[in-house]
Amino acid sequence: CGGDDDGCYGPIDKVEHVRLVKRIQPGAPDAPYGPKGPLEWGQINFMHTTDTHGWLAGHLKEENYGADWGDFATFTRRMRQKADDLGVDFLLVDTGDLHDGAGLSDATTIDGTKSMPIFSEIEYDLLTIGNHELYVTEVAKQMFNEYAKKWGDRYLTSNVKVYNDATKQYEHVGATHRYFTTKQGIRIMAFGVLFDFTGNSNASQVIKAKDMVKETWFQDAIHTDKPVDLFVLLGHNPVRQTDYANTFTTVWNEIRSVHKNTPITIFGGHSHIRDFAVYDQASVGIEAGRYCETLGWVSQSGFSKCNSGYHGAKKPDGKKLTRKATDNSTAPWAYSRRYLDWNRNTFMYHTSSNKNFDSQTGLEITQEITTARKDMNLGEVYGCAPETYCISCVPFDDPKNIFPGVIKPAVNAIVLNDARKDKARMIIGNTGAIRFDLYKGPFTYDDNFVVSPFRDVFRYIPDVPFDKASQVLAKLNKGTVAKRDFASMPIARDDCVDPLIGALTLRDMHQERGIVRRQETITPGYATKDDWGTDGDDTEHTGIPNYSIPSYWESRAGFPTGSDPEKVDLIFFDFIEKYVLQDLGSGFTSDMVSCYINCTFTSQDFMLPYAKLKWQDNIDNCPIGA
Ligand SMILES: O=c1ccn([C@@H]2O[C@H](COP(=O)(O)O)[C@@H](O)[C@H]2O)c(=O)[nH]1
Ligand SMILES: [Zn+2]
Ligand SMILES: [Zn+2]
Repeated sequence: CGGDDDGCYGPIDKVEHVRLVKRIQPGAPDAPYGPKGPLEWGQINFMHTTDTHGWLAGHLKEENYGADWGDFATFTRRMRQKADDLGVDFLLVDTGDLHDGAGLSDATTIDGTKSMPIFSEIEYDLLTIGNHELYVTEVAKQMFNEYAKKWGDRYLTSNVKVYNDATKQYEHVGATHRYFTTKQGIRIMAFGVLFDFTGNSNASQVIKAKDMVKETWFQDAIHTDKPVDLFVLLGHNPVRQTDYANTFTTVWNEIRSVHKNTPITIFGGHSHIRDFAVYDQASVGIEAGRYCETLGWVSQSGFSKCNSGYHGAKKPDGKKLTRKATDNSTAPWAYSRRYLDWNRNTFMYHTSSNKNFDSQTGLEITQEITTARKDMNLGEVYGCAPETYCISCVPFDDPKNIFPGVIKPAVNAIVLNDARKDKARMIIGNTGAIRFDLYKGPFTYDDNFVVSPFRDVFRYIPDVPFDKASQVLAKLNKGTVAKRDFASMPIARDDCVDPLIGALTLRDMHQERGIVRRQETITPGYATKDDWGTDGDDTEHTGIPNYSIPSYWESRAGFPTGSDPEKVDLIFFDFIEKYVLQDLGSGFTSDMVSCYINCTFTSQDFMLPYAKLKWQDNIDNCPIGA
C-alpha cells in the first residue's frame, strides 16, 4: 500500500495528490460498468449540475464518481463541440448549492475562497442560487460582489436579493430573468427561482414565489411582446410537485396561464435526488442528484419554422427524438432524459474520445485542484477508520450507521467543557448536518468536511431538569422542521432497456475499441424511478438500501450508572436552537443559552480530534476498504 497507484493511501507525507483513486483509463480492467448507450441528441440539449457542494475534486474514495472538475470541463467542451458538429443547441445549467460538503469549499475562512474560482472555470449558460449561498453573510456577499458580476445575465436569481453595502439597499443578486436566442434560433425566456427558503442570514431576502409572480417585472416578462419559443425555469427547487419545498408549480401555473402551449423546461435541485417530473405534454423537469455524482441530460425536439425561430439543421446521424412527455400528448415536443454517473469512463464514452479525452484546460483545472488540496493539507490523514459507516444504508440503530457508530461516540468524547465535565449531558443534533458516509480507511482533513461541513456552534442550557430535557428529542422528531423526502432515493429495480434507444450498435463499436469495458457484475449505485419509469440511469446499478432516518439524534454522556440524573446540560447546534427552545416549552428562553465550549467550537471541530483519539491503529498501513 504505497501511494495513489495501488488504490491505497500512504502515510501523511505521501498523501498530496488529488488522485487518491486510480485514474480510470480507457479499457482499464477495473473501469466501472459503463453507460448503456449513446445519448439521444435533440434540437436543443441540456446538461445539468446541481448541489455540487464543493465536490470539485470528485469522489476520491468512490471510483464510480471519480471524475474531477477538470474532467468535467473537458467533457462539457467536447459536448459543446459535438453539438456544433450536429448543428444543434447545447446549454449547460447549474442550480446552486455550491458550498458545504467538501474540504475544497469549506476549509477556507470564508467558504468558497478556493473552490469558487475553480467552479467558475466552467462555461455555464445559465446558473441560479442555492440556499447554501445564503446561510453565511460573507458567502452571500461573495456571490453578490464577485460571481454575480462575473456571470452577468446568465446568473438568474429571480426571487433573491442581497444587501448592497454601497447603495444600502437589497438588490437582486443576479438578473431577474434572461431573454436570449440560441445559436440555432430558439428564443428563450429563463427564470431562476429559489424555493421559499427562510434560513438565510439578514444579508439577503428571499421573496416567496407566490409574491414574486405578482411583481411587475415578472408579469412584464411573461407578457412580453417578444416571441418566446421556450421557457426555461431553473431553480434550487425540487422538481417533484409533491415535495414540500417545491415552488416551481406556482411559477409554472403563472406562465401557463398566459402561454397555454409554449414548452417549459425545468431544472431543479435541493432535494439531492435524481428525478424527472412531467408537468404536462409541453413541460418536463429534471433534477441531477448531488455532490458531483450525477450529470443530468435533457434533450428536446419539435421546433420548426412554423412554431419557432429554429433554423438549425440537425444532421442525419443525430437520432430523432420520439418520446413525448405524456402518452397522449398531441404537442410536437419530444424529449429524452438521462442521469450520467460522474466518472471519466462515462465522459469518454459519450464523447467517443478514447485515449484523446483529456484537454489542456481540463488538465490545468485538475492541477489547480491538486495544488489547492495540497496547500490546504486536505489529504492529511488523521486516523484509520476501522469500518464504513453510512447515513441510511442500514437502520438508524445499526452499529454501522454513522450516528451510533461515529457521531454519538465522537461528540461524547470530544464535545466536553472542562468546567462542566462532572455534569450529565445530553447532546442533540439534526441528522441533516451530517452530510456523507464515512469510509473505512484513511480519515483525512478533507473527510472532516465531507462528513460534517457546517460551522454550527455547540450551544447549551445548563442544569435542565432531566424530565424536560428527555422529552425534547421526541418532540423535535414529531415537529414541523421539514424532513427531506427520501422517497425517490436509490431503490432496487428490475432490469430495463430504453426501447427508443438504438444503442447496441454504437455501444458494441465502442466496446470493440476498448472505450467501454463491462464488468461481470452490475455495481451498486443509483437505480432511479421517475415519471418515465426506471430507464433514466445512464449506467445501470443494483440500487442501494435506503432506510429512513429521523430528523434529529441525541447522545447521552456522564450519566450516573443505573439511574437518571436530576439535571443535565442540554447541548445542541445553534442551527436548531429555536426549535429546541420551542420544545422545551415555557420557562426556557434564549438568554439561558450560551456557547458550550466556546463560541468558535463548531460541528467542524469534533471529528478530527476523535479520529486522532480513536483511530490510530494501522495508521501507517491503512487500506481503503468497502
Ligand atoms: O448551518 C447549517 C446549514 C444547513 N444544515 C442542514 O443542511 C440542510 C440543507 O441542505 P441542502 O443541501 O440545501 O438540502 C438543512 O435542512 C440542514 O439539515 C445544517 O445542518 N446546518
Ligand atoms: Zn444541497
Ligand atoms: Zn439546498
